[in-house]
Amino acid sequence: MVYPIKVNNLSWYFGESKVLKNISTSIEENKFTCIIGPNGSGKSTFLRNILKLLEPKKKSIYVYNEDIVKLRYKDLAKKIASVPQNTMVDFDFTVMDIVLMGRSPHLRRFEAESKKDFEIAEKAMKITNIWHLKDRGINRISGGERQRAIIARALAQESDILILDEPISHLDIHHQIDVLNIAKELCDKKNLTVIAVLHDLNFAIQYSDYLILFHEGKIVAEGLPEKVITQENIKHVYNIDVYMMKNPLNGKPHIIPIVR
Ligand SMILES: Nc1ncnc2c1ncn2[C@@H]1O[C@H](COP(=O)(O)OP(=O)(O)OP(=O)(O)O)[C@@H](O)[C@H]1O
Repeated sequence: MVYPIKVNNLSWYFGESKVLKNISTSIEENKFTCIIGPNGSGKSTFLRNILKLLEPKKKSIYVYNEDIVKLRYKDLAKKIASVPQNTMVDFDFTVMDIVLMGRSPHLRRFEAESKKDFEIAEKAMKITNIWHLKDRGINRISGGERQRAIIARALAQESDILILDEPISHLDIHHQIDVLNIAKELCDKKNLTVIAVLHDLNFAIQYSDYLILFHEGKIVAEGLPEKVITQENIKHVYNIDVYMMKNPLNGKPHIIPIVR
């Protein structure tokens, strides 16, 4: 079976410290996979390996069966688009400029964007509801709007896999749901494979088809949310007690932290 991403015994060291410890997992096509786990458990390091921002060893990560080590950055960018944790941009490009940057893996060096590239950028901005902001400076819009602009840039890349690293951490509840709904819709209707790091466990349960739970550089549980989100796993990984109930709206697990 060809997986969008297959990880095989991946380890990563920062100096002497082993931050990822022999990770193996497969990401399924057209599924919404959430990665959860406490601060410092290795989630971003895992994603940065998949995005080749760090240099994984040979035969440890395969993207559609190709060893990532052999993939050129430009070819990887045609397969995987990412929305990083920090979406601040140093220079005040317009929203349109930013979204068009998503087309760069498809252009030759110094080649200008064509009418088709502008059309793809327009479509991406309409999906993410930011078309009306196209001429505004990227740093002169709200955090939620900027997040949607960066997602539009990722969509303009026309890749099959979308990686979102804590996409909702700075957003209010309305915009959190907005961004997650966009990602879910891309997964369900545009056949994208979505991988998102989320800290909100109830959102992770609600939106994901598959959950991966990290703890101290290892995957300690993965599978359907019902399997991963258990009182024992939460206690083991986050060291908190939770009350578990069934979400009355969808029957999925819902957790309430017990605070004393
Ligand atoms: N550039 C770096 N140099 C040295 N150590 C690093 C570096 N980046 C991360 N680490 C360490 O690696 C470990 C894993 O960090 P990572 O950012 O992958 O965790 P995370 O699960 O994404 O955390 P968070 O939820 O806080 O974003 C942490 O102990 C962190 O301090």
